[in-house]
Amino acid sequence: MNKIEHTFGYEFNSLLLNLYCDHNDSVAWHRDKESRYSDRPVIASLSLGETRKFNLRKLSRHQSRHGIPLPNGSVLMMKGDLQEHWEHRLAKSSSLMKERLTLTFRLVNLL
Ligand SMILES: O=C(O)CCC(=O)C(=O)O
Ligand SMILES: [Fe+2]
Repeated sequence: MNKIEHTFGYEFNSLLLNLYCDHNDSVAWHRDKESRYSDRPVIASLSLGETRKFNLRKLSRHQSRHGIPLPNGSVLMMKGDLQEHWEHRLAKSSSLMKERLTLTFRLVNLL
């Protein structure tokens, strides 16, 4: 956590874990856009285990899509206007996959 905070210059105050047991586990298209996040959410996601492909697509034009392989130990940073204009997902895979865990560090509005 310290290394991620130092690298990106944020003090995260929330951690959400995602466990994908195998290739059948997935997260559907969504935006991380809730009242507990700021208008421009900051999320750093550390991937551990199996490499899975992370997809991004533009809200206004679904054909505009990217696929980013996230290998063990990689960190994906989502910030700025990303949640405003883009959706993301972790799709099922057609090939066999072992476990993957993501640690998603987030900045959350505290009461
Ligand atoms: O596991 C991932 O890489 C994505 C997870 C995700 O989108 C989320 O936790 O909001
Ligand atoms: Fe997400």
